[in-house]
Formats: sequence, C-alpha cells, structure tokens
Amino acid sequence: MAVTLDPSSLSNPHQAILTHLSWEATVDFTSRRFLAKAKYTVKIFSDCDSLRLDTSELDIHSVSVDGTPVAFSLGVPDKSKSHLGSCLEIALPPSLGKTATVLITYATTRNCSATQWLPPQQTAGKKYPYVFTQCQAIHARSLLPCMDCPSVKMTYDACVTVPSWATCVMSALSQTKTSTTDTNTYTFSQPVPIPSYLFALAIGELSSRDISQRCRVWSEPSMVENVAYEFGQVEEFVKVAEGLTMEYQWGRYDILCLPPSFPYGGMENPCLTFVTPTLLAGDRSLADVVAHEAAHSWSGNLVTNETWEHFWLNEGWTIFLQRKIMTKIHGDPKFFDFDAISGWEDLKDSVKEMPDKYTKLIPDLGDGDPDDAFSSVPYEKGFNLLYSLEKLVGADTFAEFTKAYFDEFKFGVINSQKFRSFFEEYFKNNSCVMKFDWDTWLYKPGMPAIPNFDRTLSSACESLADAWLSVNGDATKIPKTDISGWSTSQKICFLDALMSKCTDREQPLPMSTVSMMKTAYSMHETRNAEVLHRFCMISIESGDASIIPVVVRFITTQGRMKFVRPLYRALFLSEMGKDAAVATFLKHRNFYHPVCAKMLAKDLKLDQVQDAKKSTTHFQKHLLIGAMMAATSAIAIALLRSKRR
Ligand SMILES: CC/C=C\C/C=C\C[C@@H](O)/C=C/C=C/C=C\[C@@H](O)CCCC(=O)O
Ligand SMILES: [Zn+2]
Repeated sequence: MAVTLDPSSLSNPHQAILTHLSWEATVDFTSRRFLAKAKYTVKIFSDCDSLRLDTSELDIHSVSVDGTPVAFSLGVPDKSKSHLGSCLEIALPPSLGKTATVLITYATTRNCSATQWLPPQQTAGKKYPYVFTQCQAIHARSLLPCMDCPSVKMTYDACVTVPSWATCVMSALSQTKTSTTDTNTYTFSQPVPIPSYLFALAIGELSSRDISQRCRVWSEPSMVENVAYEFGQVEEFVKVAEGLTMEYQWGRYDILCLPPSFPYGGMENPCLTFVTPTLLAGDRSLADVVAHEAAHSWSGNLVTNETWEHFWLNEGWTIFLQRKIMTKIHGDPKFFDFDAISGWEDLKDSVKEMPDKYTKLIPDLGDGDPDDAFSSVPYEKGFNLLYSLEKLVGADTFAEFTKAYFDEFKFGVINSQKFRSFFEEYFKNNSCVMKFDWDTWLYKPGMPAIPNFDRTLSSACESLADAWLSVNGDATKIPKTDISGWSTSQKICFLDALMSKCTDREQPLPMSTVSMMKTAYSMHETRNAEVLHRFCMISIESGDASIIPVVVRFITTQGRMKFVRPLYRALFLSEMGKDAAVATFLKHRNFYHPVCAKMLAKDLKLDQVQDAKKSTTHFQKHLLIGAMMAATSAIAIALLRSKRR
C-alpha cells in the first residue's frame, strides 16, 4: 500500500506497516494507568532497519521482535511540536522476513491525553470510578505505541481485565467475559481494519438495553431507560444510511452514553458510538448527532481521510449523509435545506473565530496541533462543497455517485485529489463538471459563496428574529407569535438568525430585549442544551449579568467543547464575566477532559500565564511561587490583571 507522509506522525509506515494489534491490558484505577502489552503484526516493505512508532507520555518497559528482546530508544519531544510526542524507535534485526511480530510492554501515565479518569463523584452512580478514551485526532499515541496516522489501518483484538464491579466496552465486537472474585476479563475483536484514532474503550459501572438486533445502548444504570428512549430511532438511522450508501459492514452498532465531561457531541468509534449526555433532551430532538455518528460508519470509518488535512472528506460527507438521513426521518424534503441553513450559521461563526489558515478546506497543518485546527469548517464548508456538486449534477445522479464512491474507496483511505479525480472521471461526459472551481473550494480561506437555500421552513424563524430586533425597549412591540409548539430546530433557527443579524449590525441585542425574551420564552430554564447554549450566548453578549449563574452552572455540569469553549470565551471577553470565567475554570479544571482543559486554558490565555511564569525574573518567580502556594483562583486573575496593566 502506498502511504502518504503525515505531518501529524513521527512513524514510518512507508517502510514498515502495522497490520494487526493484539492488545492486552489491566486497568488500575488507583494509579490511573493501563498496564499493557501491544503485540503487532508488522509488514516490512524494503530495507528497513527500524520501526518508528508514535508515543506520548508512555512508560516503555521492553520490546521484543519475533520473541527476541531488541534495543529501542524514545526520542525527546520537540517543544515546538509537543503534540507529536516522542518517537519510539525499535531496531529491526537484519535477518527478518517480510513480516514480524513486535511485542511492547508498557504503561500509560498520568499525562495520557486520550483518557479521562473520573472519580466516583463525577459519575451518575457516585459509587465507582470511570475511565473513557477519546483518541481522535492524535491522542491514541498516549494510550498505546502505534502508527498514529489515519492512513494506517489495522485489525485488532483485545483482552482487558477490570475490577469485578466494572464492565469494559470497546470499539469492537465483544467476544467473551470471564470472572474471578476480584476481576472481570473481557475479550474483543475488530475484524475490519481501522485507523488508530478509532481505537476506544470505556470502563465503568454500565448497563445496557437492546434497541434492535444489532443496536444496543449502554450507560450508567440510572440513565439507561432515558438513553434507550432518546436514541430509540437508531436502527432506522442505520437502515436509511445503508440505503444511501451500502450494507453496514461492522456487525453491531451500539451506543455508549458517557458521563457529562465527555468533550464531544459524539465520537464514531466503530461498533460503539460514544455520545455526550447533553443529547438527552427527553424528546429525541438532538438525536441527529446519532444519525451523524451512524453515518461515519461509511464516511470516515470505512473510507478514511488519508491525513488530517483531508478531514473534510470525513466530516463533510458525514454531515451530508446525516442531513439526508434526518430529511428521510422527518419526511419533508425541505428539511435538508432548513438544516443546511443552520450549518451555514455554524460555518460563519467558525470562519470569524479561526485564523485564515484553518478556514481552508485543506489546511496546511504543518507543525500545528490538529486540536487547534478543529472547527465547523471541515464539516460545513465540506458539506457545502458536496451540496454544490449535487446541485451541479442533479440529486438522482449524485445519489448514484455516492454509492459508487463508497464502493470504490471502502476499507481504504481518501484525499482531496483522489476525490476530485474520481468525481471528474465519474462525470466525464457532463460538461458542467469541468467548470467547477475546485481550487477556490479546496484552497481559498473564508466563506464560500452562499448557495440559494430553500428558505420555506426557516422564514418564520427569521421573521421572528426580525420582530425581536425591532423591539428596542418598546414592550408593545414584543412579538405575539406563540412558539410553544415549535420544534427544537425552529427555536435553534430563530436564535441563530437573531445572533447572525446582531453580528451583521455589529450590535448586541439590547439587554432590555433579552430580558423580555426571557420572560416570554424562559429559555434560560430549558433542559435542551442547544437552545440553552444559544440563549446564554445572546445574554452574555447583551451584557445581562443575571445570566452568569446560569452559564456557570451549564459550563460546570457538562464539558462538551462545542458549548463550554464559546461560553467561556464570551464570558472572558465581557467586562462583567472575565473574572468569573477564569475563576470558574481554575476551580473546575479537573472536571474537564484533558483536551478540553488544554483548549480552555488557551482560550482564557492561561497558557500565556504559564509561559510568562517560565520567563519571569528570579524575584518575580518568588512572588509567583508564594502566590501559587496560596493556590487560589484569585492568583491567576491577579496575574491576568497585572498583565493587562
Ligand atoms: C482541519 C482540522 C484538522 C484536523 C482535526 C481533526 C480532529 C481534531 C480533534 O480536535 C478531534 C475532534 C473530534 C471530534 C469528534 C466529534 C465531533 O464530530 C463533535 C463535533 C462537535 C460536537 O457536536 O460536540
Ligand atoms: Zn463527525
């Protein structure tokens, strides 16, 4: 297999490639570590005297090749690219044949960025600890030495030993469970080759409910009935997706609903999607995230972006399929554009927020950390590229192309050039196709031209936004529209339109209007996280301090980055909320997943405080150390203030 060099990996898949992993691990909740063995089948291509693997913060104990201990070295991480970790270089004896078995014994450490270890208080049951992993994009290397690049796909089996009260689930098919008085040992098999970022496990007190023959939901026991109801449509989602693409290839499609600090809406771990409990609105209104994760069973998991620079091919396609699935479920063809309008608003926010280099569909990641490049751009700009192609060739033909695409690239990898060539070849007899401006779409930063979306379903929401905008302190102008029967999507569309119009006018909604809206709709009390998030954003921007306790509660009871990052940033930028933002983060830092904590520290400029600490004079250092010993959040606030002065 030809392999592209990946800027996000230190491994050498062009010389030797991993084809199968046997992972054996024991979890230790006391030391918060996995004690593990990774045994790889390696295919060696040419004259290759060493195997290079990605690692990050691992304790490597020993390495053997075909049963014989060999020399290995662990590189020193490059400070300017610390996200890449350390290269584990393993000497390959010259006598090796075309394949070899490499066995690495190691332990993870407290600095493992792929895991979050939850104390019992952070679980619903409050009795037992919990651990889960999140490897995308390049955190698998902190869980196991591997070729942490999406172009390397391998099958795996695993054997995991956990305490007797615990259940282990993985991104694979469950095989056996054996128990002793103190332990349960689970085995798993993933017979479809997967990239390292899809390696996943969770261990905790778990229960499950079957939804259909191939779909089951998992969660902590007290939540499992709610989870089963919320995601009860999952079998339909998978069936509709099969109709759009091809037969489901992974055997099972299960869902694990995690504790609230899970940092993403969902993660498409094969056979077992991980989701945030912020989807539990009680009315299935946020289940489109499950449709999204189910769609990844084809786009991303079966046809995988070759490097993270082509991430739009994972996410743009997935959003496209998600919208097709949800349109079928809603039964109204106009839903597709209605939902695309909502995505367009997300795209505008990301383009405003991100540096130009990360608003290109193919960003130049260079030495950049993929976590820094992450935004709605690959999702929504990617979707809009596909939407434009669909409009160009017509929906029926594009539907046929979709099937041909997944069939052509299944079990393999894709990049933007291959995608373009396949599209052009498929439509070579269609003259319009040659006029498509690929270069602008793929390489130009910023917003694409706005498509001519069908606004039939969004116009009432947009009109209501206009009506609220014209209130301007005059209570007699409060709109009479009764929105109590509106769907969540309509409320979201209304709030997005309101925010977008305020941005266009470069003026926040007046505080008096926000206060009238609060009385009219009580959105500050909703249990729907998407609606609450938007209402909190509008309120912060209007300067309404009464929203601060609501925001603080929201950002300290769930850790989904989509919500916590913009809310922390908005608070931090506001005069009224700056100190609350820093104090809240410092107090609750351990609640968040390590990646979320890293990103929030950057958002709140606390990483600069860290850097400043490193470069202070001796005297300043003493002051700083003294202050640190007091260990209060006020210290960081004071530091920030003195920096501001
Ligand atoms: C162009 C960007 C290049 C690489 C970024 C790839 C991954 C970055 C990383 O930060 C991981 C992302 C994981 C995402 C998982 C699930 C998302 O679909 C969730 C979307 C947001 C949400 O709904 O909460
Ligand atoms: Zn996705």
